[in-house]
Amino acid sequence: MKTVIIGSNHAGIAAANTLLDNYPGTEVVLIDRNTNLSYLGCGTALWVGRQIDGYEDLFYTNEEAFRKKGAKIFMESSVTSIDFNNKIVYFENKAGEKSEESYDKLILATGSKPIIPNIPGKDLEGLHFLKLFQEGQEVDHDMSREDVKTVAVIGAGYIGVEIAEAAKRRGKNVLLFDAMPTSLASYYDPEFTHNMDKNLEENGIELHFGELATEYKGDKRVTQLVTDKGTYDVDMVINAIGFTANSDLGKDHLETFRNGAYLVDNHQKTSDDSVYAVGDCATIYSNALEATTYIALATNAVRSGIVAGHNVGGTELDAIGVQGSNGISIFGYNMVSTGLSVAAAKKAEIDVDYTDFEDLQKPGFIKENAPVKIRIVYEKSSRRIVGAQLASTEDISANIHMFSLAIQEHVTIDKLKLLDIFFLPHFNQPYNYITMAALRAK
Ligand SMILES: Cc1cc2nc3c(=O)[nH]c(=O)nc-3n(C[C@H](O)[C@H](O)[C@H](O)COP(=O)(O)OP(=O)(O)OC[C@H]3O[C@@H](n4cnc5c(N)ncnc54)[C@H](O)[C@@H]3O)c2cc1C
Ligand SMILES: NC(=O)c1ccc[n+]([C@@H]2O[C@H](COP(=O)([O-])OP(=O)(O)OC[C@H]3O[C@@H](n4cnc5c(N)ncnc54)[C@H](O)[C@@H]3O)[C@@H](O)[C@H]2O)c1
Repeated sequence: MKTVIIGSNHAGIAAANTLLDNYPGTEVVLIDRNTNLSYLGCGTALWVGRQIDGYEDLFYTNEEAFRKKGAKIFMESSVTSIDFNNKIVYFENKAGEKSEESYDKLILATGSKPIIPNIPGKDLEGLHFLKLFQEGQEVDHDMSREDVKTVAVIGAGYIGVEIAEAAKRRGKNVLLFDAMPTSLASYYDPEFTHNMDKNLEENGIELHFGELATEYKGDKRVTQLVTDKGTYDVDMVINAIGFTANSDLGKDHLETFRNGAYLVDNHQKTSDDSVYAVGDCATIYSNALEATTYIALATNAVRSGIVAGHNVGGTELDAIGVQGSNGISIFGYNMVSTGLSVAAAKKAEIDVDYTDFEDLQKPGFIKENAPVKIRIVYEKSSRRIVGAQLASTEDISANIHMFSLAIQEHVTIDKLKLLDIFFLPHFNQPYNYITMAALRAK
């Protein structure tokens, strides 16, 4: 049995390793157009902001590791088309040499691409995206220029907020723009994003929310950003307004979701029995929404790769759905969320209630201590938990895993009220904020 995998980043790597590690004798071919594989994009802001020494450790595997396991791997090779009827993949290397590989099973792991704002001036120099390692290098290089003093970041989602912090750490004037009235609006409710916005402002980032970029101006290189509310002198712009699925190769043959992602079942199989899709190019099932959706995260990419690997290898394995759990840490302020915010539930027409609580992480007699804010969101009719958000300068991140499991397992808010939560002053309070929030639920 021969499996061809197109795309050898997180999702493709997970699928390939699952096949190679568990199904001896299976033939695996990986094809990727990039020069590198396994780059952890989450580290870009850390090295650009000089919070870590460099980018070298942001790769967790390489071509050689796959060759050693017996796979064939073609890097810097772009798949140009697929003959789905005769099961042949056509590709071309950087020298323009054309090749082909037949397959029994095909795994599409072609990921996502940044959404490009379609406004005048988009071909000027000094405009950046932040998806690939190489784009991180370009941003880093541009920020090293003496004449780059002011950086505009468009999109205050995860990439935008993280790179805004990095630019500030590099001593730049930073202007952060978003169409929405707050940062991180797709992940948290305003009661949480306001704290992050305050944190950004206190650390010297100039916020321009509810403002839409309409034009980049400049002669060769960008010098001004025009929005619907003003014109700003800038030396560099980083665009981060979200990702869309990269489904160019199969969109005319396979069924797709509203954003173009390949529609997959719980085995990661597409509408073609021989073709699977994983990671950012595919849909995912949300247990909070109880529906198929699109969530571009490395964590989902890895899990979906494992599921596809086993099903292709011959072991039936059902994906269990996800909650879209995520986290961010900016100038020491930490936020984590899972499932749906109240705003996201409203958008999905799910009738929810929520319960909030705020307290110190540890008892008052502990000096190293800080407030924690929690919101638990639950469906009114069934009382099942559909989301949770936490924020603090303390490390509260591990709490979110429990809420992720609660959503997955349809746990009601009432089940949390008397949940056995340990107490030790070094870590938490006897009246834990999770318990207190649950007890306050209507
Ligand atoms: C700056 C940044 C920070 C991030 N931080 C986090 C984080 O903290 N946590 C988190 O969970 N997620 C994070 N993400 C998101 C995460 O990186 C993506 O969800 C993840 O990369 C998806 O993996 P993938 O393998 O599905 O797709 P991709 O990483 O997009 O990889 C797709 C691969 O397919 C190849 N390819 C595409 N088309 C072709 C073709 N025609 N021929 C050959 N090869 C092709 C590409 O070269 C690429 O290597 C971040 C992303 C960025 C950009
Ligand atoms: N810490 C993490 O887990 C992490 C870090 C980075 C990226 N990621 C993932 O990578 C993907 C891409 O990240 P991203 O930050 O590009 O997307 P995102 O969806 O997090 O944020 C995009 C932001 O751009 C704004 N926006 C959209 N159109 C706009 C416009 N025309 N003008 C101004 N603002 C506009 C949106 O309101 C949103 O706040 C996401 O799925 C994200 O979750 C995750």
